[in-house]
Amino acid sequence: MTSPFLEAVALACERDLRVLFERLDFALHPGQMLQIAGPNGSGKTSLLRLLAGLMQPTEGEIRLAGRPLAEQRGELTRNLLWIGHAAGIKGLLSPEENLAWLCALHTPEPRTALWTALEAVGLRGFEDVPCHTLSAGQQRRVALARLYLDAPPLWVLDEPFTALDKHGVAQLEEHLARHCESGGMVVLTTHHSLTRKPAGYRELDLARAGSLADE
Ligand SMILES: Nc1ncnc2c1ncn2[C@@H]1O[C@H](COP(=O)(O)OP(=O)(O)OP(=O)(O)O)[C@@H](O)[C@H]1O
Repeated sequence: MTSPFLEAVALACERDLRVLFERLDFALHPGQMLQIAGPNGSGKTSLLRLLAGLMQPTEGEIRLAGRPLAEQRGELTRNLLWIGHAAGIKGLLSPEENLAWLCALHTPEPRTALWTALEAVGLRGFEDVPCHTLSAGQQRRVALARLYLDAPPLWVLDEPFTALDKHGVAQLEEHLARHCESGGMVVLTTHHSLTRKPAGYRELDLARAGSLADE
């Protein structure tokens, strides 16, 4: 097997002097989806924040294409799309303005592409209203519209299904699976049980954390 795109080696995370997990190993290759499972407070969000370079591990290392993440901030920004559990939407801006702003961190997109992405998440007709007038599920959809643009290969998503209706959940599951099936990668947390899983799906339960490196 080729070297993993993303790799966690002997990872440990401590917060407020409490060890959330330790000696955690896993590897992620193109085409794979990794669902981080575990009870509330077990460290799922903390692990995603480590992978996104937003926190440093207490011990161990995260590697991107075989090199320490800490040495490759630029590569990380180019390759990773992070959507946190809060939708991260600015209420005074419209869906189009929010999306344009979020995309500017990676690749600025033309207006037509923004509108196509908003249509893909069911926001046709809402493109230019202030986001504070949208429902929680609609605001979540604004954030998720980034996944319908020219997105980087690795998606790190914290509770992406929050506030979505049944149809929204099914559509997002399909989109994530297809991203993996076309060579992308997804690491996500969700308390919901996925019904559409790509062939490269694996689960890492932090309540039973251990090794999920290449066997
Ligand atoms: N900013 C912070 N400062 C200190 N401790 C924190 C902070 N954020 C989270 N923690 C602690 O870290 C532990 C793990 O939190 P985390 O959010 O990673 O868990 P989680 O598994 O994602 O939980 P949930 O399923 O409830 O979303 C919790 O006990 C929490 O109190």
